[in-house]
Order: sequence, then structure tokens, then C-alpha cells
Amino acid sequence: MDYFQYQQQRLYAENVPVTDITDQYGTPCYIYSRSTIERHWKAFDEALGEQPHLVCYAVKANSNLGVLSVMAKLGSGFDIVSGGELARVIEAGGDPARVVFSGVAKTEAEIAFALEQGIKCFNVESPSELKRINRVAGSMSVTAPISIRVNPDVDAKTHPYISTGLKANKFGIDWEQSLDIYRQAAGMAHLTVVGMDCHIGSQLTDVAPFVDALERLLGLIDQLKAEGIEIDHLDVGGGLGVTYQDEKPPLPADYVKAVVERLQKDHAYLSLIMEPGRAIMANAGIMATKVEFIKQGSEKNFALVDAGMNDMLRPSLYSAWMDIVEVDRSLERETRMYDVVGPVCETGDFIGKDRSLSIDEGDLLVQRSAGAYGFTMASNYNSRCRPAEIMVDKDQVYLVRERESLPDLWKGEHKLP
Ligand SMILES: Cc1ncc(COP(=O)(O)O)c(C=O)c1O
Ligand SMILES: N[C@@H](CCCC[NH3+])C(=O)O
Repeated sequence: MDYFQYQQQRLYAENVPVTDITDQYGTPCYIYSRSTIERHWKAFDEALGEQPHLVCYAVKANSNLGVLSVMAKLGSGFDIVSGGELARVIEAGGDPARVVFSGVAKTEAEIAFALEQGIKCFNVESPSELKRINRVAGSMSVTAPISIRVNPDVDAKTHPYISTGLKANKFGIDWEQSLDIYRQAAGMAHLTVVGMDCHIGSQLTDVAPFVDALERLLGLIDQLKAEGIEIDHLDVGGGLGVTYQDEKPPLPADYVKAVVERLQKDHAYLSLIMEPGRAIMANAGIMATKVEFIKQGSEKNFALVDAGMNDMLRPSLYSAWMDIVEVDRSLERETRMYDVVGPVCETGDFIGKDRSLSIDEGDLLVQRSAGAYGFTMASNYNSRCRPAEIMVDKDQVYLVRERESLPDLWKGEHKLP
């Protein structure tokens, strides 16, 4: 069921007309559906069933405190990549003992903060990082739980900017070096080896690369076991894709089934961690924007909207296609092809190209599938205030982040005397 649906040709977020929200909070704004977030999270958790497991939501997809508090109430774990994300999780009521810390360049301060908070595990991405964690843990007289993020050299068949599991990518430790690094880790005084980790990329639409990577990791786990190095949990990362246009990714239940079935064969004792981000959040959010002007060029019609690449970067950065729909389809409008472009001074500032839309100046549009990697990648480029974020829960509307104000733009800056 889609919680962003038309009723009498007007778009709703759960039980609330989108226009009620934009009338109150203005545009551009992000609108999230709590019921959708909960349904998507449970799709993973329930499919994992009896297999010992922890769903660690990837905070980078959407780190709003309102969103994180919904996850925390579900009992979610969290995959983080910075001290800032850890601070957000704690502020939102998340349990640090359910946090795994990924990321290729963790600072000493971030490692110390995570150790103080008692996180579940560091996903270590280089030999130098391993030494650094050992040193920081030693200086605090604690032991750090670690997994090695193994780069299994598997082609995730996704956009090159979001593929992470190939030799040529900066992520994880090379497949060939992993065994040796585990041996080193097992010999370090202030580390405990608890798991193995991988994450091969994002927006995957096929289970085959996941299963290929899993197979390689299980082989490595067996080799370690033979040497007396026991792995308790296997973290298979995130990366499950969603439908933006006509992609047909596996459902969470089918993806989970493929992984669990493989584990049940001969590794059922392993506790399983998954780090979904996009699959939970993308289709749990939309971005509403207003058509400021319509401009007819000799080659193209432009819908100039009040949301730009600073608010939603994905189309500009990855040429990502995201659906754009009218909020009120009862209005009588001529239908034409438009490039939907923002106010930012960049030719690459668009949220959609060649879209058939029935609109006039002043009308509202919605960009769908905007709940993941939307607001979290927003910036203040062109000194534009970042948008408001709103969470709808049935017929309740919560402002979960205020629209930035002009003084927010120069907060922390100083004029010269
Ligand atoms: C280590 C790690 N885990 C999880 C994720 C979440 O990925 P996705 O949003 O594709 O599920 C990412 C981002 O790709 C990541 O880098
Ligand atoms: N930001 C990307 C995904 C990156 C995944 C981060 N590891 C996107 O919008 O698709």
C-alpha cells in the first residue's frame, strides 16, 4: 500500500492533503510517512524471523531526529559513518549498544566517542584504522569490538558512483589481504574480533551480487574458524534498491530469504546484521515544490520551481530519474513536456527532464521517492535556506525540522573588524 495517494485527484500524505501541509509550512519541504517507515523496517525485521539478527538502519539515508526516533521506538540498530551520526542517534533515543560504525577515515576523536558510548562494533576499513582503534582503546583501558569490512571484489552492477565492493573502490579491505588483517587484529591487545562486514554498493536491483559476496565471506569465516578466530556476527551491509521508475528490485522479504537460506545451509549460528537505508526511506518521503514560473524556450519548456539541486542533489549528481507529479490533478491545465529546473545558478540544476506535466504558474509539484539521500545531501549553495521537514502519522502532522531562516545561513561566521 502506498501512503502517498490521490483522493479525488488531490495528493495525500497518509490522511492529510499535501496542500494542507504546504499551506502551513511552505515550499520546498520534505514530507515523510511514519506508517511507511515502520512498514519498511518491519519488512526486514519480520522476514529475518527466527534467525538471530539486528536491522541497523543506515543513518546517512535520512538522519532527521524525527525519523531516527521512529526507528529507535521500533528497536532498530543503526549503521553510522561519523561521530555526528552517533550523536544524532543518541539524541533521538537510539541505543548505542546497537550501533555499528562504518566509514573509511574515522578520526581519533570519533573512535574515542564511540568507545565511550559503548557501540556494538567498528567496521574497520583499513590496516591503519585497525592500529588506530587499538591505540585509542588502549589509551582508554577498554577493548574495542571490531569487524573487518571485507571488499569482496564483486560487481554490484549499479551506478559507478555508488558501487563500493570492487577492488577499484576505496571501501573496505582487499579480499586478498583480509585473512592476514584478521590475524593481526586477533593479536592486538585492545581489540576483540566479533564480526565480519561488507557493503558492495547501493541501489542494487538483483540478489545475485549479494549472494556472490556472501559466498566469499562465508569461505573466509571458515578459514578463520580453522585458525581459531571465531566470528559471531555477519554484517551484509545495505544496498537493496527501490523502484524510482521501472526498476524491479527484489522485495526485502525475497532478499532476506536468499541470504537466510544460504546461512541456514551451514552457518545458521551466525547472527546477521543488515544495514538498509534507501529501502526503508526512499519511498517513505516526498519533496513538495511550487512552480514559480513557466518559461517557453524555442527548444524546451521550463518549469522553474522553488526547489533546486541544493535541496535535492540526486538528479544532478547521478542523473537519477525521480518521478515528478502534480499535487492537484483536478485543475484544468494544458499538458506539455517540461524540464523541471531549480533557481540555482548551474546548468546542472534540475530535478527532472522531459516530463509530461499539466501545470500552471503557482501550482504544486511533488518529487517522489525523496525520503532517502534527499535532505541529508542538501546544502546552502547560493545561500538558500534548507527546506522544512515534516512527518505525517495518519492524520497528525509534525514539523520535524524547521525551515532554515536567513540568520541560520551565517551562523558561526564572523565579519572582520
Ligand atoms: C556501509 C554502508 N552501509 C549501508 C549503506 C546503506 O545503503 P543503502 O541506502 O543502499 O541501503 C551504505 C550506503 O550505501 C553504506 O555505505
Ligand atoms: N547518496 C546516494 C547513495 C550513496 C550511498 C552511500 N553509501 C544516492 O542518493 O543514491
